[in-house]
Amino acid sequence: MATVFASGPQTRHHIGHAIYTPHCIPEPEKSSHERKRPYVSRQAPRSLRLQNRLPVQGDSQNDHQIPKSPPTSALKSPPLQPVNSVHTPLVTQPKVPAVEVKCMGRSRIPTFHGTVFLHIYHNNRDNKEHLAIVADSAQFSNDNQLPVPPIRSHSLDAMWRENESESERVTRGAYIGRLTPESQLPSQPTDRPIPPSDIPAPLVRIHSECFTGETIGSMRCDCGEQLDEAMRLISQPVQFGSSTIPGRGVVVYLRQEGRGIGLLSKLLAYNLQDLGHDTVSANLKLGHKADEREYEVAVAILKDLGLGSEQGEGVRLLTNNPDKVAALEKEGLRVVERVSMVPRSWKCQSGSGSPLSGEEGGRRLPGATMVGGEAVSGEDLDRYLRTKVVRMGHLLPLPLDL
Ligand SMILES: Nc1nc2c(ncn2[C@@H]2O[C@H](COP(=O)(O)OP(=O)(O)OP(=O)(O)O)[C@@H](O)[C@H]2O)c(=O)[nH]1
Repeated sequence: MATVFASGPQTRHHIGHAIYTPHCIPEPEKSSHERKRPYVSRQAPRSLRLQNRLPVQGDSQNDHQIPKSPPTSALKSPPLQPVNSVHTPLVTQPKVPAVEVKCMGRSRIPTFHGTVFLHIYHNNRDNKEHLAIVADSAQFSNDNQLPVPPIRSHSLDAMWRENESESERVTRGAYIGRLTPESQLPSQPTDRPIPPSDIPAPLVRIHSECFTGETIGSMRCDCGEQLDEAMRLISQPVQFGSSTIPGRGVVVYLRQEGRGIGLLSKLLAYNLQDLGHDTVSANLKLGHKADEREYEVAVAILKDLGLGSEQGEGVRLLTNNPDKVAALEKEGLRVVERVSMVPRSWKCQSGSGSPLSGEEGGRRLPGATMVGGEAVSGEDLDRYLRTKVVRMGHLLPLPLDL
Protein backbone atom coordinates (compact mmCIF):
# COMPACT_ATOMS: atom_id res chain seq x y z
CA MET A 1 0.00 0.00 0.00
CA ALA A 2 2.85 2.33 0.90
CA THR A 3 4.26 1.79 -2.60
CA VAL A 4 0.91 2.72 -4.13
CA PHE A 5 0.72 6.00 -2.27
CA ALA A 6 4.34 6.79 -2.91
CA SER A 7 3.72 6.57 -6.66
CA GLY A 8 1.63 9.75 -6.72
CA PRO A 9 -1.73 11.26 -5.78
CA GLN A 10 -4.55 8.72 -5.63
CA THR A 11 -8.24 9.01 -6.33
CA ARG A 12 -10.87 6.45 -5.40
CA HIS A 13 -10.66 5.24 -9.03
CA HIS A 14 -6.92 4.66 -8.92
CA ILE A 15 -6.58 2.73 -5.71
CA GLY A 16 -8.36 -0.45 -6.78
CA HIS A 17 -6.43 -0.65 -10.03
CA ALA A 18 -2.99 0.34 -8.82
CA ILE A 19 -2.81 -2.08 -5.93
CA TYR A 20 -2.36 -5.09 -8.21
CA THR A 21 -0.05 -3.46 -10.73
CA PRO A 22 3.55 -4.54 -11.14
CA HIS A 23 4.55 -1.52 -8.99
CA CYS A 24 3.56 -3.63 -5.98
CA ILE A 25 5.98 -6.38 -6.77
CA PRO A 26 8.75 -5.85 -4.19
CA GLU A 27 11.85 -4.53 -5.91
CA PRO A 28 15.41 -5.14 -4.75
CA GLU A 29 16.69 -2.47 -2.36
CA LYS A 30 18.10 0.52 -4.29
CA SER A 31 21.00 2.70 -3.33
CA SER A 32 20.12 6.20 -2.15
CA HIS A 33 20.87 7.92 -5.51
CA GLU A 34 18.72 5.31 -7.34
CA ARG A 35 15.67 5.90 -5.13
CA LYS A 36 12.60 7.44 -6.75
CA ARG A 37 12.49 11.20 -6.73
CA PRO A 38 9.54 12.65 -4.80
CA TYR A 39 6.37 13.07 -6.89
CA VAL A 40 6.05 16.50 -8.50
CA SER A 41 2.67 17.21 -10.10
CA ARG A 42 2.79 18.61 -13.62
CA GLN A 43 -0.93 19.36 -13.58
CA ALA A 44 -2.31 22.86 -13.24
CA PRO A 45 -4.04 23.61 -9.93
CA ARG A 46 -7.49 21.99 -9.65
CA SER A 47 -9.29 25.36 -9.65
CA LEU A 48 -7.73 26.21 -13.02
CA ARG A 49 -8.45 22.74 -14.44
CA LEU A 50 -12.12 23.09 -13.49
CA GLN A 51 -12.33 26.45 -15.26
CA ASN A 52 -10.99 24.92 -18.44
CA ARG A 53 -13.11 21.79 -18.29
CA LEU A 54 -15.39 20.90 -21.20
CA PRO A 55 -18.93 19.95 -20.16
CA VAL A 56 -19.37 16.22 -19.65
CA GLN A 57 -22.69 14.58 -20.38
CA GLY A 58 -24.25 12.98 -17.31
CA ASP A 59 -22.33 15.23 -14.91
CA SER A 60 -25.16 16.64 -12.84
CA GLN A 61 -23.17 19.71 -11.80
CA ASN A 62 -22.70 20.64 -15.44
CA ASP A 63 -25.97 19.41 -16.91
CA HIS A 64 -27.39 22.90 -17.18
CA GLN A 65 -24.55 23.92 -19.48
CA ILE A 66 -24.41 20.89 -21.79
CA PRO A 67 -24.81 22.16 -25.32
CA LYS A 68 -27.13 20.13 -27.56
CA SER A 69 -24.72 20.38 -30.46
CA PRO A 70 -22.15 17.57 -30.88
CA PRO A 71 -18.90 17.78 -28.90
CA THR A 72 -16.92 18.77 -32.00
CA SER A 73 -18.45 22.23 -31.91
CA ALA A 74 -17.39 22.56 -28.28
CA LEU A 75 -13.86 21.66 -29.30
CA LYS A 76 -13.88 24.24 -32.07
CA SER A 77 -14.35 27.12 -29.64
CA PRO A 78 -12.33 26.42 -26.50
CA PRO A 79 -13.43 28.23 -23.35
CA LEU A 80 -11.83 31.61 -22.76
CA GLN A 81 -8.88 31.75 -20.38
CA PRO A 82 -9.44 33.84 -17.28
CA VAL A 83 -8.21 37.41 -17.73
CA ASN A 84 -5.31 38.48 -15.42
CA SER A 85 -4.68 34.90 -14.37
CA VAL A 86 -1.43 34.63 -12.44
CA HIS A 87 -1.03 31.01 -13.53
CA THR A 88 0.41 30.02 -16.85
CA PRO A 89 -2.24 27.69 -18.26
CA LEU A 90 -0.68 24.25 -18.56
CA VAL A 91 -3.75 22.53 -20.01
CA THR A 92 -3.97 23.06 -23.77
CA GLN A 93 -7.18 22.27 -25.61
CA PRO A 94 -6.93 19.57 -28.28
CA LYS A 95 -6.91 21.05 -31.78
CA VAL A 96 -9.48 19.69 -34.21
CA PRO A 97 -7.42 18.19 -37.05
CA ALA A 98 -8.16 19.14 -40.65
CA VAL A 99 -10.76 16.86 -42.14
CA GLU A 100 -9.39 13.92 -44.10
CA VAL A 101 -11.30 11.39 -46.16
CA LYS A 102 -10.29 8.13 -47.80
CA CYS A 103 -12.26 6.12 -50.31
CA MET A 104 -12.16 2.54 -48.98
CA GLY A 105 -13.90 0.85 -51.88
CA ARG A 106 -15.73 1.40 -55.14
CA SER A 107 -18.06 -0.83 -57.06
CA ARG A 108 -20.26 -0.81 -60.18
CA ILE A 109 -23.98 -0.72 -59.35
CA PRO A 110 -26.62 -1.08 -62.09
CA THR A 111 -29.65 1.07 -61.12
CA PHE A 112 -32.99 2.23 -62.48
CA HIS A 113 -31.13 5.25 -63.88
CA GLY A 114 -28.20 3.42 -65.40
CA THR A 115 -24.92 2.15 -64.03
CA VAL A 116 -23.20 4.16 -61.31
CA PHE A 117 -20.09 3.69 -59.19
CA LEU A 118 -20.77 3.56 -55.46
CA HIS A 119 -17.87 4.81 -53.34
CA ILE A 120 -17.60 4.24 -49.57
CA TYR A 121 -15.62 6.81 -47.62
CA HIS A 122 -14.07 6.84 -44.16
CA ASN A 123 -13.08 10.08 -42.46
CA ASN A 124 -11.41 11.40 -39.31
CA ARG A 125 -14.49 13.32 -38.06
CA ASP A 126 -17.11 10.68 -37.35
CA ASN A 127 -17.49 6.93 -37.49
CA LYS A 128 -19.99 7.00 -40.31
CA GLU A 129 -19.57 5.55 -43.78
CA HIS A 130 -20.58 8.38 -46.09
CA LEU A 131 -21.12 7.52 -49.73
CA ALA A 132 -20.58 9.00 -53.16
CA ILE A 133 -22.74 7.81 -56.05
CA VAL A 134 -20.88 8.69 -59.25
CA ALA A 135 -22.53 8.67 -62.67
CA ASP A 136 -19.87 8.68 -65.35
CA SER A 137 -20.51 5.80 -67.71
CA ALA A 138 -17.93 7.12 -70.19
CA GLN A 139 -15.45 5.38 -67.89
CA PHE A 140 -16.63 2.03 -69.25
CA SER A 141 -15.26 2.90 -72.65
CA ASN A 142 -11.88 1.41 -73.46
CA ASP A 143 -11.00 4.62 -75.27
CA ASN A 144 -8.15 6.30 -73.39
CA GLN A 145 -8.92 9.67 -74.99
CA LEU A 146 -12.08 10.63 -73.09
CA PRO A 147 -13.27 14.14 -74.02
CA VAL A 148 -13.70 15.02 -70.34
CA PRO A 149 -11.73 13.95 -67.26
CA PRO A 150 -13.18 10.92 -65.50
CA ILE A 151 -14.63 11.48 -62.03
CA ARG A 152 -12.30 9.29 -59.98
CA SER A 153 -11.25 9.16 -56.34
CA HIS A 154 -7.70 10.32 -55.74
CA SER A 155 -7.41 8.42 -52.44
CA LEU A 156 -8.70 5.21 -54.04
CA ASP A 157 -6.30 5.39 -56.97
CA ALA A 158 -3.36 6.09 -54.66
CA MET A 159 -0.88 3.32 -53.80
CA TRP A 160 -1.82 2.24 -50.28
CA ARG A 161 1.43 0.46 -49.58
CA GLU A 162 4.64 -0.31 -51.38
CA ASN A 163 3.96 -3.86 -52.47
CA GLU A 164 0.26 -3.61 -53.07
CA SER A 165 -0.69 -6.28 -55.59
CA GLU A 166 -2.77 -5.72 -58.71
CA SER A 167 -5.44 -8.04 -57.43
CA GLU A 168 -5.70 -6.10 -54.14
CA ARG A 169 -6.09 -2.85 -56.07
CA VAL A 170 -8.72 -4.25 -58.40
CA THR A 171 -10.68 -5.79 -55.51
CA ARG A 172 -10.93 -2.48 -53.69
CA GLY A 173 -12.16 -0.80 -56.88
CA ALA A 174 -8.95 0.85 -58.16
CA TYR A 175 -9.43 -0.33 -61.71
CA ILE A 176 -10.25 1.32 -64.99
CA GLY A 177 -12.85 0.42 -67.58
CA ARG A 178 -15.29 -2.38 -66.88
CA LEU A 179 -14.25 -5.23 -64.60
CA THR A 180 -14.91 -8.66 -66.13
CA PRO A 181 -13.28 -12.07 -65.83
CA GLU A 182 -11.35 -11.13 -68.99
CA SER A 183 -10.54 -7.51 -68.15
CA GLN A 184 -8.88 -6.43 -64.90
CA LEU A 185 -6.90 -3.27 -65.42
CA PRO A 186 -5.64 -1.69 -62.19
CA SER A 187 -5.66 2.11 -62.15
CA GLN A 188 -2.49 4.13 -61.57
CA PRO A 189 -2.06 6.99 -59.13
CA THR A 190 -2.28 10.04 -61.38
CA ASP A 191 -2.23 13.79 -61.19
CA ARG A 192 -5.52 15.42 -61.83
CA PRO A 193 -6.09 16.33 -65.48
CA ILE A 194 -7.03 19.97 -66.09
CA PRO A 195 -10.58 19.94 -67.47
CA PRO A 196 -11.33 21.77 -70.74
CA SER A 197 -12.83 25.13 -69.81
CA ASP A 198 -15.93 24.80 -71.96
CA ILE A 199 -17.42 21.63 -70.51
CA PRO A 200 -20.46 22.11 -68.29
CA ALA A 201 -19.63 21.65 -64.62
CA PRO A 202 -20.99 18.33 -63.34
CA LEU A 203 -24.29 18.23 -61.45
CA VAL A 204 -23.79 17.47 -57.77
CA ARG A 205 -26.27 16.80 -54.98
CA ILE A 206 -25.38 16.66 -51.31
CA HIS A 207 -28.13 14.43 -49.99
CA SER A 208 -28.86 13.70 -46.32
CA GLU A 209 -30.01 10.27 -45.23
CA CYS A 210 -33.73 9.74 -44.68
CA PHE A 211 -34.57 6.16 -43.76
CA THR A 212 -38.29 6.85 -43.65
CA GLY A 213 -38.51 8.54 -47.04
CA GLU A 214 -35.97 6.48 -48.94
CA THR A 215 -36.34 2.97 -47.54
CA ILE A 216 -39.91 2.49 -46.34
CA GLY A 217 -41.47 5.05 -48.69
CA SER A 218 -42.81 7.55 -46.13
CA MET A 219 -44.91 10.25 -47.72
CA ARG A 220 -44.25 12.75 -44.95
CA CYS A 221 -41.33 14.14 -46.97
CA ASP A 222 -39.97 14.17 -50.51
CA CYS A 223 -36.50 12.82 -49.67
CA GLY A 224 -36.93 9.58 -51.66
CA GLU A 225 -38.20 11.54 -54.63
CA GLN A 226 -35.27 13.95 -54.36
CA LEU A 227 -32.75 11.10 -54.29
CA ASP A 228 -34.44 9.55 -57.32
CA GLU A 229 -34.52 12.88 -59.16
CA ALA A 230 -30.88 13.60 -58.36
CA MET A 231 -29.79 10.20 -59.66
CA ARG A 232 -31.93 10.73 -62.76
CA LEU A 233 -30.47 14.16 -63.46
CA ILE A 234 -26.80 13.25 -62.99
CA SER A 235 -27.32 10.33 -65.39
CA GLN A 236 -28.79 12.47 -68.20
CA PRO A 237 -26.59 12.93 -71.31
CA VAL A 238 -24.76 16.28 -71.45
CA GLN A 239 -24.41 18.58 -74.48
CA PHE A 240 -20.76 19.38 -75.01
CA GLY A 241 -19.89 21.47 -78.07
CA SER A 242 -21.36 19.70 -81.04
CA SER A 243 -21.36 16.32 -79.32
CA THR A 244 -23.28 14.69 -76.53
CA ILE A 245 -21.46 12.90 -73.74
CA PRO A 246 -22.91 10.43 -71.21
CA GLY A 247 -24.25 11.83 -67.93
CA ARG A 248 -21.65 12.89 -65.43
CA GLY A 249 -22.26 13.86 -61.81
CA VAL A 250 -22.25 12.91 -58.15
CA VAL A 251 -24.68 12.38 -55.29
CA VAL A 252 -22.81 12.61 -51.99
CA TYR A 253 -24.96 10.65 -49.56
CA LEU A 254 -24.34 11.85 -46.00
CA ARG A 255 -25.39 9.81 -42.97
CA GLN A 256 -26.99 12.87 -41.36
CA GLU A 257 -30.43 11.39 -40.69
CA GLY A 258 -33.16 13.86 -39.76
CA ARG A 259 -31.10 16.94 -40.69
CA GLY A 260 -28.46 15.71 -38.27
CA ILE A 261 -30.65 14.96 -35.22
CA GLY A 262 -30.86 11.19 -35.85
CA LEU A 263 -33.75 8.85 -36.60
CA LEU A 264 -35.06 8.57 -33.03
CA SER A 265 -35.32 12.34 -32.59
CA LYS A 266 -36.88 12.64 -36.04
CA LEU A 267 -39.59 10.17 -35.05
CA LEU A 268 -40.29 12.15 -31.87
CA ALA A 269 -40.43 15.29 -34.00
CA TYR A 270 -43.04 13.58 -36.18
CA ASN A 271 -45.21 13.03 -33.09
CA LEU A 272 -44.86 16.72 -32.24
CA GLN A 273 -45.79 17.52 -35.85
CA ASP A 274 -48.94 15.39 -35.46
CA LEU A 275 -49.70 17.54 -32.41
CA GLY A 276 -49.53 20.70 -34.54
CA HIS A 277 -45.87 21.74 -34.66
CA ASP A 278 -44.11 22.18 -37.99
CA THR A 279 -40.78 20.55 -38.88
CA VAL A 280 -38.79 23.52 -37.52
CA SER A 281 -40.58 24.10 -34.22
CA ALA A 282 -40.68 20.34 -33.52
CA ASN A 283 -36.86 20.21 -33.69
CA LEU A 284 -36.57 23.27 -31.44
CA LYS A 285 -39.01 21.86 -28.90
CA LEU A 286 -36.83 18.76 -28.63
CA GLY A 287 -33.83 20.97 -27.84
CA HIS A 288 -32.23 20.65 -31.25
CA LYS A 289 -31.45 23.25 -33.87
CA ALA A 290 -33.70 23.40 -36.94
CA ASP A 291 -30.77 21.98 -38.92
CA GLU A 292 -27.69 20.36 -37.32
CA ARG A 293 -25.91 19.19 -40.45
CA GLU A 294 -22.25 19.87 -41.25
CA TYR A 295 -20.65 19.76 -44.67
CA GLU A 296 -16.88 19.55 -44.20
CA VAL A 297 -16.78 15.84 -44.98
CA ALA A 298 -18.97 16.28 -48.07
CA VAL A 299 -16.65 18.95 -49.45
CA ALA A 300 -13.59 16.79 -48.77
CA ILE A 301 -15.24 13.88 -50.60
CA LEU A 302 -16.00 16.05 -53.62
CA LYS A 303 -12.45 17.37 -53.69
CA ASP A 304 -11.15 13.80 -53.48
CA LEU A 305 -13.24 13.18 -56.60
CA GLY A 306 -11.60 16.17 -58.28
CA LEU A 307 -14.58 18.50 -58.00
CA GLY A 308 -15.21 21.87 -56.44
CA SER A 309 -11.68 23.02 -55.66
CA GLU A 310 -10.23 26.26 -57.02
CA GLN A 311 -8.08 24.45 -59.61
CA GLY A 312 -10.54 21.68 -60.51
CA GLU A 313 -14.00 21.73 -61.98
CA GLY A 314 -16.69 23.73 -60.19
CA VAL A 315 -20.02 22.10 -59.44
CA ARG A 316 -23.63 22.80 -60.36
CA LEU A 317 -25.41 22.18 -57.08
CA LEU A 318 -28.86 20.58 -56.99
CA THR A 319 -30.66 22.22 -54.08
CA ASN A 320 -33.34 24.69 -53.07
CA ASN A 321 -31.69 25.40 -49.75
CA PRO A 322 -29.72 28.69 -49.62
CA ASP A 323 -28.19 27.82 -46.22
CA LYS A 324 -26.73 24.67 -47.73
CA VAL A 325 -25.10 26.63 -50.58
CA ALA A 326 -23.65 29.10 -48.07
CA ALA A 327 -22.39 26.30 -45.77
CA LEU A 328 -20.73 24.48 -48.67
CA GLU A 329 -19.07 27.63 -50.00
CA LYS A 330 -17.83 28.40 -46.48
CA GLU A 331 -16.13 24.99 -46.47
CA GLY A 332 -14.39 25.89 -49.74
CA LEU A 333 -16.61 24.30 -52.40
CA ARG A 334 -16.65 26.15 -55.71
CA VAL A 335 -20.33 26.30 -56.68
CA VAL A 336 -20.76 27.74 -60.17
CA GLU A 337 -24.53 27.39 -60.32
CA ARG A 338 -27.49 26.38 -58.14
CA VAL A 339 -30.04 24.13 -59.86
CA SER A 340 -33.51 23.95 -58.28
CA MET A 341 -35.31 20.72 -57.50
CA VAL A 342 -39.02 21.37 -57.92
CA PRO A 343 -41.21 18.78 -56.16
CA ARG A 344 -42.86 16.60 -58.82
CA SER A 345 -46.30 17.06 -57.27
CA TRP A 346 -45.93 20.82 -57.76
CA LYS A 347 -45.03 20.36 -61.41
CA CYS A 348 -48.25 18.37 -61.91
CA GLN A 349 -50.27 21.06 -60.11
CA SER A 350 -48.85 23.79 -62.29
CA GLY A 351 -50.50 22.12 -65.30
CA SER A 352 -47.42 20.64 -66.94
CA GLY A 353 -48.97 17.14 -66.83
CA SER A 354 -47.00 14.12 -65.68
CA PRO A 355 -43.60 15.23 -64.40
CA LEU A 356 -41.95 12.23 -66.00
CA SER A 357 -43.42 11.73 -69.41
CA GLY A 358 -42.90 9.10 -72.05
CA GLU A 359 -41.32 5.73 -71.65
CA GLU A 360 -39.60 6.67 -68.40
CA GLY A 361 -42.87 7.72 -66.77
CA GLY A 362 -44.48 4.45 -67.82
CA ARG A 363 -41.89 2.34 -66.04
CA ARG A 364 -42.36 4.11 -62.72
CA LEU A 365 -44.44 3.33 -59.67
CA PRO A 366 -47.06 6.06 -59.17
CA GLY A 367 -47.23 7.56 -55.68
CA ALA A 368 -44.03 5.97 -54.43
CA THR A 369 -41.34 8.21 -52.98
CA MET A 370 -38.46 5.77 -53.40
CA VAL A 371 -35.98 5.44 -56.26
CA GLY A 372 -38.03 4.33 -59.28
CA GLY A 373 -41.19 6.01 -58.00
CA GLU A 374 -43.13 8.73 -59.78
CA ALA A 375 -44.53 11.80 -58.01
CA VAL A 376 -45.23 11.68 -54.29
CA SER A 377 -48.07 13.77 -52.89
CA GLY A 378 -50.34 14.08 -49.87
CA GLU A 379 -51.44 16.32 -47.02
CA ASP A 380 -48.40 15.62 -44.81
CA LEU A 381 -46.04 16.32 -47.69
CA ASP A 382 -47.77 19.60 -48.59
CA ARG A 383 -47.38 20.80 -45.00
CA TYR A 384 -43.68 19.77 -44.96
CA LEU A 385 -42.87 21.44 -48.29
CA ARG A 386 -44.71 24.61 -47.31
CA THR A 387 -42.67 24.88 -44.09
CA LYS A 388 -39.42 24.48 -46.01
CA VAL A 389 -40.32 27.49 -48.15
CA VAL A 390 -41.95 29.67 -45.50
CA ARG A 391 -39.72 28.96 -42.47
CA MET A 392 -36.47 27.61 -43.92
CA GLY A 393 -36.25 29.98 -46.86
CA HIS A 394 -36.06 27.32 -49.58
CA LEU A 395 -35.92 29.01 -52.96
CA LEU A 396 -39.10 27.75 -54.60
CA PRO A 397 -42.21 29.57 -55.75
CA LEU A 398 -45.02 28.29 -53.52
CA PRO A 399 -48.07 27.01 -55.48
CA LEU A 400 -51.14 29.20 -54.88
CA ASP A 401 -53.15 26.45 -53.22
CA LEU A 402 -50.56 25.63 -50.55
N1 LIG B 1 -35.72 16.77 -38.22
C1 LIG B 1 -36.41 16.44 -39.31
N2 LIG B 1 -35.74 16.01 -40.37
C2 LIG B 1 -36.45 15.70 -41.47
C3 LIG B 1 -37.84 15.80 -41.53
N3 LIG B 1 -38.25 15.40 -42.76
C4 LIG B 1 -37.13 15.08 -43.44
N4 LIG B 1 -36.06 15.25 -42.66
C5 LIG B 1 -34.64 15.08 -42.96
O1 LIG B 1 -34.25 16.16 -43.77
C6 LIG B 1 -33.11 15.81 -44.52
C7 LIG B 1 -33.36 16.29 -45.93
O2 LIG B 1 -33.37 17.68 -45.88
P1 LIG B 1 -34.28 18.59 -46.78
O3 LIG B 1 -34.70 19.75 -45.93
O4 LIG B 1 -35.34 17.79 -47.45
O5 LIG B 1 -33.44 19.09 -47.90
P2 LIG B 1 -32.20 20.02 -47.88
O6 LIG B 1 -31.07 19.07 -48.01
O7 LIG B 1 -32.15 20.96 -46.73
O8 LIG B 1 -32.48 20.92 -49.13
P3 LIG B 1 -32.57 20.48 -50.60
O9 LIG B 1 -31.15 20.36 -51.03
O10 LIG B 1 -33.28 21.58 -51.29
O11 LIG B 1 -33.31 19.20 -50.69
C8 LIG B 1 -32.94 14.31 -44.36
O12 LIG B 1 -31.88 14.07 -43.45
C9 LIG B 1 -34.26 13.86 -43.73
O13 LIG B 1 -34.11 12.74 -42.87
C10 LIG B 1 -38.53 16.26 -40.37
O14 LIG B 1 -39.73 16.42 -40.34
N5 LIG B 1 -37.76 16.57 -39.29
